[in-house]
Amino acid sequence: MKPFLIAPSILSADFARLGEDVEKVLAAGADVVHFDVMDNHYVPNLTFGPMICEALRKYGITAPIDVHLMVKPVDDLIEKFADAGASFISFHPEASEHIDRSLQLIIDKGCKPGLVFNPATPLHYLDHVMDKLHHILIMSVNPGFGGQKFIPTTLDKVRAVKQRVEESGYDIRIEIDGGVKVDNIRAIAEAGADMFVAGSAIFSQDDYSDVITQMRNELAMLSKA
Ligand SMILES: O=C(CO)[C@H](O)[C@H](O)COP(=O)(O)O
Repeated sequence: MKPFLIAPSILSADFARLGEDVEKVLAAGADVVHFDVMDNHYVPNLTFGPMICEALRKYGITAPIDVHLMVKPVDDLIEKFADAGASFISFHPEASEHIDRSLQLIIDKGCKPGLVFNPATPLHYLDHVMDKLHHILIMSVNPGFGGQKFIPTTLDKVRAVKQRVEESGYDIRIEIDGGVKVDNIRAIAEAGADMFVAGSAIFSQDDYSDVITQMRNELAMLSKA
């Protein structure tokens, strides 16, 4: 089993004090900083671009930055986020004209590539690209907004992805995003996820370390089972 990674989504952070807030959540035990990039075209919301990623790197954030592109098209922003200091970059297959080329672009730019699946996006997009993937991100809400409810049928999708990954023999992380909380993280891990994006569950609390510790305790129970 891979080490579990907790990736707070800065969508729910304090934008007026972003550097400090990211520092605080990392000091509280987070592993990865998750960036929800929305273009008001592929999804009905608008967030932030590569300048914010670059600003966080200049501020001194050294943790992996996990960029989730909810944009269409994807290639231009892949290049810009890679240049801005991204570590992992994922995109939605239906938003790319040439999926293999976009994945290769991420690799060529020195980042780790992932594909993202909305709740109703079929998994067949994985068929011919498993050899290129570092992670597969399963959306457990429809993309666009934080604070939504976890869609329970997503657990079956995570199980199906886990099976595909095992059958492929490749070392690919399974990431989950949307409605992840202390009370469902263990079930999500049981289904096969090993990287957990959580926005509102963490940033809505005064004590980030308390929530992250509770999440880790839930995950530790799974490792012992
Ligand atoms: O990417 C998203 C929406 O597009 C996610 O839902 C968001 O990153 C996580 O938010 P929350 O933990 O509050 O559900």
